[in-house]
Amino acid sequence: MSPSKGGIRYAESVTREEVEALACLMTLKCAVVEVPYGGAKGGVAINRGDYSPAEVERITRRFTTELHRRHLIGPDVDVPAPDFGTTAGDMAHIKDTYMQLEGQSVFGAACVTGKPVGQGGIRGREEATGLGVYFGIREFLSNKAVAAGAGLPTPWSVAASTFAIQGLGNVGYWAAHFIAKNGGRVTAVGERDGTVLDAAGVDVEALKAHLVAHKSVAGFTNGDSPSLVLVADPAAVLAADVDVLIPAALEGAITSANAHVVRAKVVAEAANGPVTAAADDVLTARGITVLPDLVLNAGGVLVSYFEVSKALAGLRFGRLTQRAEEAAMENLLSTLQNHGITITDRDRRRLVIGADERAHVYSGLEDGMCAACGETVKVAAEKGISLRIAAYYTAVSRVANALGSRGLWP
Ligand SMILES: NC(=O)C1=CN([C@@H]2O[C@H](COP(=O)(O)OP(=O)(O)OC[C@H]3O[C@@H](n4cnc5c(N)ncnc54)[C@H](O)[C@@H]3O)[C@@H](O)[C@H]2O)C=CC1
Ligand SMILES: O=C(O)CCC(=O)C(=O)O
Repeated sequence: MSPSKGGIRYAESVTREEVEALACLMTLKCAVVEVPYGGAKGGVAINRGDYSPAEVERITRRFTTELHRRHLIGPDVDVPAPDFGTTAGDMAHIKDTYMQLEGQSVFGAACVTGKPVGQGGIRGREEATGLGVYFGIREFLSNKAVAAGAGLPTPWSVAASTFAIQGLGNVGYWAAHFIAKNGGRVTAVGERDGTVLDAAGVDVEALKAHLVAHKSVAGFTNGDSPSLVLVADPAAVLAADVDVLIPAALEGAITSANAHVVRAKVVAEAANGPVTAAADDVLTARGITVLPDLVLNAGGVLVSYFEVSKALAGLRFGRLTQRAEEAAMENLLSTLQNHGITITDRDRRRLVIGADERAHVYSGLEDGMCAACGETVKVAAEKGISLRIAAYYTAVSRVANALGSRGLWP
């Protein structure tokens, strides 16, 4: 199925088999959130920390050139995006290289997503996967049967729950940011060189700033919190005593060898494939609910799809409608006022807001995540299967329907 979609990762451990498996997962992920793309993935086996920014740029541009020579990149072929170890800046270099090679095609910006906004990116893509993880956890656990099945209180609420996060990169940071913004307490964060534990709550913004500045959790004080504990073992986060554990680094974090240490009631797969099949069996046998990656981290590709649509239309979402929506609301409020209803300046400021690009993206993201979670829960209940199998069932059915109804010619 083409065009295809998926991220490019820079990780020393990346292998061809891993990329092939992740590409397959992307096909199904696109189907789950109704993104009309096939699946793809790319990888370069480097640890970017070993190279200067100029060297990483050269690697990125050479990699893009090789993709181009093999006809493996382009708006109607394959559209890469960021993944583990890659950034918006790398996507800008991919776009620029592609545009140089293609002779500045007007649709060139649609050759890659996750670009900086100034390079034709879309507002909201940077945080999309993490925000989608937040929406997904909220939607799954707001379902009474799912929450009760995990041994959580019903009704469940983010604000009354505790969270542990493995990996405070793009996905992990934004998931933590929106969880904290909505009142949830993040009490454990695991990074490359250690785990930060604080029952009173980890200040996610301060920890992120510390990691950016020092590339290490060492020396983090959490505002001199007396309950802070720093542990040198990055895997200690997996044993945190929380309601929801969010692995958001690499695949294979939870295996049959360590699944027994998990104390969370729910494992929310923000990363791709963080729970091995054998570990899934152990967690399920222990009554721990797994929210599957296929649905939970699909917000990234969904908003990437919005970014491609923006590039192909050559127009920012909301540009034609924002002011018109505000004028319509102004008219409505004035009419109400003429009929004797008092509208305060505060009401007016709150109500007269047309949807800008970010508002459009958040709306589409929330809608897509709610629909995918709802369908997954419905299929799981109807067929008496796990959420993961239900997500696969929906995705495989959609792909089969698309291929079957297309037929075969010549
Ligand atoms: N970026 C995206 O839009 C999407 C990413 N994903 C998946 O989410 C996962 C994370 O991706 P990103 O956040 O983009 O990568 P990233 O490179 O921005 O962040 C990864 C983070 O994990 C940390 N990390 C590495 N090894 C660790 C360990 N052993 N313990 C704890 N932390 C460790 C890194 O230091 C880094 O902060 C990957 O599995 C990726 O495939 C899935 C959907 C979309
Ligand atoms: O945004 C995209 O196109 C791809 C995101 C991705 O790599 C993933 O969902 O694993």
